[in-house]
Amino acid sequence: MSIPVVDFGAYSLSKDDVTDDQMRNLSKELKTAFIEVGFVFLKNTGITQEEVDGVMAISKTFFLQPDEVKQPFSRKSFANNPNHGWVSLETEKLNPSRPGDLKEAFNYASLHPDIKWPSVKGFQEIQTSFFQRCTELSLRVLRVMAHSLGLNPEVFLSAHRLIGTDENGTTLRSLYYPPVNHEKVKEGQLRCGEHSDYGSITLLFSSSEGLQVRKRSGEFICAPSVPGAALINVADLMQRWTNDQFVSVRHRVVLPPAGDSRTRQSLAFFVQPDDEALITCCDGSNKYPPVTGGDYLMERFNASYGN
Ligand SMILES: O=C(O)CCC(=O)C(=O)O
Ligand SMILES: [Fe+2]
Repeated sequence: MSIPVVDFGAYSLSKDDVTDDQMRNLSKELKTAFIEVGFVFLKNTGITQEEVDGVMAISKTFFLQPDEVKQPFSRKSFANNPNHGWVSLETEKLNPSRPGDLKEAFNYASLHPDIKWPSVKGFQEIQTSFFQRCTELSLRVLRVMAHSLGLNPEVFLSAHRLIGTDENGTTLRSLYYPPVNHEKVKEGQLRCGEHSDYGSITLLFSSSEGLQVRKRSGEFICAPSVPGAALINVADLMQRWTNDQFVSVRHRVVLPPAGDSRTRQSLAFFVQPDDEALITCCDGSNKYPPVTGGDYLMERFNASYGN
């Protein structure tokens, strides 16, 4: 098994629309990828490597500041959106049975006027514009996914109308993995523990290798780094929504080899249904009880942060 690479050029953000034929072809390729692997690389999405580099550069400027400077922007310090803000090193355990992840993150989850922004020049503007680009791409991918299952596109799209507001948990997360000091690493500690994502789909852009994806056999395979491509994966609520047709697969970020002091960066765009959207199996079955996007997300956050 390897992660398929699909050319999304026909429905790139630079195109207004897609023809029926092109939609059929894309649907076929995405369907196979999401049923068999849960992950797919999309080339020619319209989001360029230069855009990705720009967001990574501004994020790195923020991360390289002393912790005291980042502290006022911490996650949980904003009343209107508890997920927005900075997450310090070893705070989060995506696999709760391992020590804290060796990463820092900045969650961009709200544009509420009460949010205080880091003073790094251009930070808010660059993050906002990338958030919007990822939103557009996500809606196109969701449209293709619905088509591939023979569903009306509204089944997914009508549950993602409020992305970018405080009634929807969609988050752009910049991740920074600092150099690893192997003498100080705790037993079992990783850059990011095994987990599956929570929402509908995730778009991922990364600067280098390190991501591993679980095969059905349980073995993890290394995801290559494909410059200019977006890696898309199915998340848990989408698996539930599709009655287990699309698979949400566990993945992790491993430590670099001893002596390799390189940092790593990635940008994850976690697409969530609207808080009030009620998710029921799209084939009409009752394998999973209906759940709202907001309740499901809250349950999962509580598990990851140990409360
Ligand atoms: O940094 C990466 O490549 C993956 C991060 C990830 O899987 C996550 O934050 O959910
Ligand atoms: Fe993930």
